[in-house]
Amino acid sequence: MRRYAGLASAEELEKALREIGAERYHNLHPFHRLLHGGRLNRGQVQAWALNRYYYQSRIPMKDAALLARCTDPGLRREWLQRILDHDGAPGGREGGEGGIERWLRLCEGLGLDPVYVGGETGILPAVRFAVDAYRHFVAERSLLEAVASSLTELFAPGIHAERIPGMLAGYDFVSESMMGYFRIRLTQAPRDSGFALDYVREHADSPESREAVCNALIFKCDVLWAQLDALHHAYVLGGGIPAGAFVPEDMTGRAAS
Ligand SMILES: O=C(O)c1cc(C(=O)O)c2c(n1)C(=O)C(=O)c1cc(C(=O)O)[nH]c1-2
Repeated sequence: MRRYAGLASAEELEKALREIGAERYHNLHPFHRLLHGGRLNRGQVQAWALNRYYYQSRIPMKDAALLARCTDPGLRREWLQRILDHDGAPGGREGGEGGIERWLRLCEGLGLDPVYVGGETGILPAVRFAVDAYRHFVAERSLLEAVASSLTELFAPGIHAERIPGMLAGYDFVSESMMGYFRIRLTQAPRDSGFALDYVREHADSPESREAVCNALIFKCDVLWAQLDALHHAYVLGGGIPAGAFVPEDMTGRAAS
């Protein structure tokens, strides 16, 4: 059944998008329930931060892919801010530091070597494939679908607001300064998702294009969910750690055989 075929207005589209988030966003994933509930060990939290680095590192690349195909200077100007948020502004503008540096600070605080994290060698294969699929989607689909695929950010402030107190209360190896990345996203994400939501409400002007917007959001929820499936399988359920992927100190001997 094509559940989102026949959406008749921007209001119906927005309602459908919020329904998709309520059913499919990765706050519902069992790995996140464990992470935010303080029920992982340090090695498992390290594995999450390390793998999530790959997502962080590819976000500005997918945003650059979107910018590169954009003919509207207004949309380019708005979207450029996303790249500065992650890479840091040139010449120390707006504080200079970007999200990628902040993420590496989180990794370092967890006891990981930032050079190892940035080298990307320890990433799970399925995380790599899921994140790369996002970048290709943005580069290849319509501009409307590319913008729509960022709409998971509508639901990100909720997860960050849960993660900050959850991790601070649940882990004695997590400190306030390591949560800097998420605190800043609490204001950046609503700005970005507000713009993207207005954009799709205005530009998806037929039932077919509204359905394409919904499918782009479903695809993106799958990208996020698949990353956590891979982490859960390798580091929680004992499914085996693929050769070459990060092995936490307390899990040596658990590599896939
Ligand atoms: O921690 C999270 O759960 C989470 C989720 C998402 C998301 O929903 O895609 C993003 C972020 N964080 C994030 O920090 C971020 O910068 C970001 C950019 C984007 C995007 O698709 O352009 N999503 C997200």
